[in-house]
Amino acid sequence: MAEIVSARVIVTCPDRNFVTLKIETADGITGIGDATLNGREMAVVSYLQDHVIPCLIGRDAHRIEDIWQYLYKGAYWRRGPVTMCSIAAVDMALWDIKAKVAGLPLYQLLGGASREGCMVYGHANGATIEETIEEAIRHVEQGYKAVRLQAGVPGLKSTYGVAKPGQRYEPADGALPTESLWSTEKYLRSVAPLFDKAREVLGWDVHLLHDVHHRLTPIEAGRLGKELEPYRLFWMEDATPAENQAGFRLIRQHTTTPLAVGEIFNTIWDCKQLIEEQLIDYVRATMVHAGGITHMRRIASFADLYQVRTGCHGATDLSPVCMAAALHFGLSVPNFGIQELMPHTAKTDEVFPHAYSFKDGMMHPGDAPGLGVEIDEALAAKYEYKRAYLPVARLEDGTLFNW
Ligand SMILES: O=C(O)[C@@H](O)[C@@H](O)[C@H](O)[C@H](O)CO
Ligand SMILES: [Mg+2]
Repeated sequence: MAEIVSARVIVTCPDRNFVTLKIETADGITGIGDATLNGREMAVVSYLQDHVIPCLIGRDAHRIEDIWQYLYKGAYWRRGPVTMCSIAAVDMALWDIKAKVAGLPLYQLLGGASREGCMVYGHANGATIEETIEEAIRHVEQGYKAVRLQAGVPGLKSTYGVAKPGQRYEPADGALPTESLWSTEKYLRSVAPLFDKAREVLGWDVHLLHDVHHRLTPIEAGRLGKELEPYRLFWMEDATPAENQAGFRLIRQHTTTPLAVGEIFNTIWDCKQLIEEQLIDYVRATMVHAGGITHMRRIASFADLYQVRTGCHGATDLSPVCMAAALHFGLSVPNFGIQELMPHTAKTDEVFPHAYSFKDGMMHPGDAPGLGVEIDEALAAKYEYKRAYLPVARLEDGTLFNW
């Protein structure tokens, strides 16, 4: 028995907000879990502090599955991003504790390494095609084997995935949501030229990816997928909002460009039909938003039956704790596809010292016991929470649209 004697939520904002749950056992072993829900952080803080933590005290930290079921079924109101983020944070922290008690890096408890490292993809973005490709060249020079390309759209002031001039890309900004204008027609005219130029300059030995970010209808996505087929993308992501999983049948009928979806999924139910009908090739759900390691193993095992691979979300709004958990998971699952890597800032890495590392386009979680990541609470306390929202998009006629 490893009795849970305390559980605390730590909110910090080194360049951006992160929410971390820290659980401690009677033997003084601590485990941490990421609980960051970009733009709705304080909802998860309250869910954990006011509803979950009172139920954890006195429980056996080793009973990970039982606690998962207790928090999932016991809530009555199942699923949803706030609930599943909270369960995820508890789950990651308990796996961290279990592996520390065993004196092993977590991946050894998940079946051991199935590969030498996790291939990652980086983000190359720019206001123009030329800038984007220059950024992609820099990534290839750093050893990346896979790069996501996102360029500005001629005629639009701003667009998803493209940083403001001279700034790092961080979508959550402002004390109220930034509003941006969107034009599908202008966007659709800009994508194929980007990848045509990219293949001409970068060649074929680098995987190229693109994130549509939920902004097309299924038939528009089918059209874009077909236009991009000559450029052999590794994947086209979030082609259309995925609440209607059957909508992907229409995309599949028109294109062989591989499809990835799922960074906003929070349980297997969000992707069960997509997987069993093989409507997608990669599932993007990840530890912090989809119930933690316990639930992600279920999703990966189910996906493996249908030759669907993992492609975990890894943006900077997922903390180094989530990245560490994703790498232990990615190193061990048989159907690993690729891991997204948006490097955190130096300030963030100082708050979350970690064992994971990047080399030759791959990442490894390291062999420190547990997740191999900690939170420097004294440093974290220096960075006060700062409310920030993800942007909102409107069509040029003012219609509220998908960002
Ligand atoms: O694929 C991605 O990384 C994006 O979709 C994310 O940057 C997403 O926009 C953010 O995580 C939202 O918080
Ligand atoms: Mg995405």
